Amino acid sequence: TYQNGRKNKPLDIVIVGGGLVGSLEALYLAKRGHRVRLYEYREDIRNTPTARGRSINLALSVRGRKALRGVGLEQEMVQEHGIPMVGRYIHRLDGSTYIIPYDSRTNQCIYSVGRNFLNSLLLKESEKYKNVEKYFNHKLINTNLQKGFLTFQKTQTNETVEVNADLIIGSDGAYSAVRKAMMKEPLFDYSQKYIEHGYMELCIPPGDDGEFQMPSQYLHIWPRGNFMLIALPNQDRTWTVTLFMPFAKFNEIDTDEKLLNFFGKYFSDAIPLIGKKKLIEDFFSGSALPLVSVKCRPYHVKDKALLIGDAAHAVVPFYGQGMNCGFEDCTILDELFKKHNDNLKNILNEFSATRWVDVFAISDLAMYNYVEMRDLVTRPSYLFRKSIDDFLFWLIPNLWVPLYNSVSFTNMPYSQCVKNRQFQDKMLKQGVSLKSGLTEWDERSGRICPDEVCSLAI
Ligand SMILES: Cc1cc2nc3c(=O)[nH]c(=O)nc-3n(C[C@H](O)[C@H](O)[C@H](O)COP(=O)(O)OP(=O)(O)OC[C@H]3O[C@@H](n4cnc5c(N)ncnc54)[C@H](O)[C@@H]3O)c2cc1C
Ligand SMILES: Cc1cnn(-c2ccc(OCc3ccccc3)c(C(=O)O)c2)c1-c1ccc(Cl)c(F)c1
Repeated sequence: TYQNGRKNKPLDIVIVGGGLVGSLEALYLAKRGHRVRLYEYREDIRNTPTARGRSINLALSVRGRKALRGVGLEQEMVQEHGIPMVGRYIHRLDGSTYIIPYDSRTNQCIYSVGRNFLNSLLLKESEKYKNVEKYFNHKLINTNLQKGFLTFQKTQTNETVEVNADLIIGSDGAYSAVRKAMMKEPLFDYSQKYIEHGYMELCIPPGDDGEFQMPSQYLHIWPRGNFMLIALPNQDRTWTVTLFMPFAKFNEIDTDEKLLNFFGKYFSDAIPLIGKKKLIEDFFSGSALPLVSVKCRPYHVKDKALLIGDAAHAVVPFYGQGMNCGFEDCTILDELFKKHNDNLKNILNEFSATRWVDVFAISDLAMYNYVEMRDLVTRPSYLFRKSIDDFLFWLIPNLWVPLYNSVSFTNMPYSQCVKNRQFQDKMLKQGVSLKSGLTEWDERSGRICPDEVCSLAI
């Protein structure tokens, strides 16, 4: 990194949290020549294959792909590992199904990727940089952000080690210890919301032929109002099935019979796919996990500390954007490092001043989806609106991009996606009034509104 022809001294940066976002950020900073020390509470997940306590697979969309492209990993992650999902495969209550493609014209898709595979790939890539050091089994237990001091406890020996750095990056997730320290700072705003739904992961094994038991190129959704089931495919021909349901309902289902009756009533076609025995085993072997939405700002303390990923903005998973949003943090941060030539004061100030509006937008969108989804898919007006969206997207693709497509298939700032949707809603409302006005005009004038005008007026 050069300024006025002089090479900047590399920065000494500590990243707390070697999950998806922290391990990606380590690559971005290493590429810029800085010294990176990555501290991770858990063991090196490359030695422990099972993903515990979080979704086993995730939907990777355009924002996340762009961030992986920035460190040369998109091709390997997407083409060699990701499973493309070209649309939604909706399972009705009666067991019938229908497909809503994301964009049949351009074959847009999101990718199902394994969480541990992706995390391991990012950690493996960091081995290429001699300026990256990784410390696993290190838990952050004390922080002095003003001075840039951190105390870690080695979980295997309980010894503590103190480190200091030019910059501390907190990518330690929704329950961030770095954020906890930041909350002591004046003018730090924070809010969190636990939703009444929890989630539990189940599994659909391969069929007797070793192949997928359902069409693998889709995100499978069983929308049942207050309960939702989704399934994303895995490379080993299994499906990770996630049940979203109020904790109260989870607690009600306390016997095998109640479980089978519940699935028989709401997800009957999923029972033979999962298998009764496996369903009972998996459902009662664990417990539903909570879902929390966290908003805070600013994301930094002077030129000493910065939050990214879920530590900065945990969102409910009803838009499949949490990781994509955290990865987008890394893309934006890298652009700011370039723009401000590693001047931390300017980088951190601009990141906090500009990023919040977009992460608040996707946080609200995901929460809106959570609330709306429960009856959205069963309400005719939702399906009607989706068909209008899809029709106008087909008719005027450069003018009318449905909200989900703009979020998942473009890098448009999330806040702009929301503005577009609000404009579309306004047009449709005016269109409807225009249409009803035209119909009224028809009736009064005894003439029929020309179809091509009326159809555009919807
Ligand atoms: C059910 C579910 C489904 C989801 N589906 C999707 C999806 O389809 N698409 C999508 O984009 N996102 C999805 N997400 C969101 C996604 O999982 C998160 O946004 C993403 O994992 C955030 O990454 P992160 O690195 O910021 O945090 P995390 O993945 O939580 O990583 C934080 C890391 O910090 C470590 N850590 C924590 N505390 C300390 C400490 N004190 N000291 C040291 N290390 C510490 C942890 O061990 C962990 O490794 C989903 C989430 C859930 C719960
Ligand atoms: C993991 C992941 C990745 N993307 N999505 C997602 C989100 C919203 C969507 O649209 C709004 C809508 C879809 C279904 C019903 C009503 C509205 C669509 C879509 O349209 O395909 C896809 C999810 C997801 C996550 C949780 C649940 Cl519960 C879920 F259903 C899907």
